[in-house]
Amino acid sequence: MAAAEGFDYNAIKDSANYLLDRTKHRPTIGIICGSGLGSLVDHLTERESFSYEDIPNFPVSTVHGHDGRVVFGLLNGVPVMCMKGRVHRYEGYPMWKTTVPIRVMRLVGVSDVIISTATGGLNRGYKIGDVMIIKDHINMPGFSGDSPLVGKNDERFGPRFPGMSNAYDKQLRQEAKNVVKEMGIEESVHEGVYVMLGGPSYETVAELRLLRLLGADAVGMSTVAEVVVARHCGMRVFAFSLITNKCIMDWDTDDEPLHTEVIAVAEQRKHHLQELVARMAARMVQK
Ligand SMILES: O=P(O)(O)O[C@@H]1C[C@H](O)[C@@H](CO)O1
Ligand code: HPA
Repeated sequence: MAAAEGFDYNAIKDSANYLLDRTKHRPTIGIICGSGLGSLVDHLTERESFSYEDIPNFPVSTVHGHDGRVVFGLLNGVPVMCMKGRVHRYEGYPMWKTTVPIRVMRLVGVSDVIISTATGGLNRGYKIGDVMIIKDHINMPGFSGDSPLVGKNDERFGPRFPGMSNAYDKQLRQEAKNVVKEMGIEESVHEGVYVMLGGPSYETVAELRLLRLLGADAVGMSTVAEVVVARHCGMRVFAFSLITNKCIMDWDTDDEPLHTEVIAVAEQRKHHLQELVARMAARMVQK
């Protein structure tokens, strides 16, 4: 599967078959664990785990906080397929390749995805440790043609020109707000717009000011391409981001965001996030 050719249906099918031949689970819910959020899989029962390196045609994660394992199991009794770690554009993968796991999920039988990610908070009302339910995105790499859907389209996955105006399922966002209320954490949960940049450098002050003017509430380096591909192949999407650091909006500071801080905040908030995911999975499986 050479990068220049983009994805190939049969190669994705081979990856899916490798997993289907080795797991007894048949999940309809897929979960992508963002930076530092992979410990969710420790809560799965009847766990079956596969290294990305062993799965044919699968991209391998190289970032700290992204282990690189597909883990099947039961989350409070609900069958799920988890990506413990994702791959990013900045690791050197073409955009289509960063989304191979979503297409593999589709051919495994997943119809709904839960996507989590770590982000910097642009919205002045957000605090470190808050959660943002993603209601929309700005696909900054897409503006310059760097979309995971560039290249030949395969109708077996979806149409040439998929709509994105309802990318983040309204009903699931409402369910998430109900769940957050039940959990008693409304004060630290918001709904907002995620903007994707390519990274891996964090943003300059001028860039962050621009992003805020554009209407973004949180900034990250992933998620959007996964959502585009998930919607292209007809999956329902629920996505949220953890605000792991504040964006630095003035020039008179020596502060810098740090990936170690991103991981540390994710670690502190993991129990709430895991509970949010488990409760959402239980509701999603009922349709
Ligand atoms: O994979 P996610 O989006 O959760 O990780 C974010 C973006 C970069 O990979 C990293 C920067 O600290 O965190
Ligand atoms: N910028 C971009 N990506 C990020 C950030 C950030 O501040 N924090 C976590 N991922």
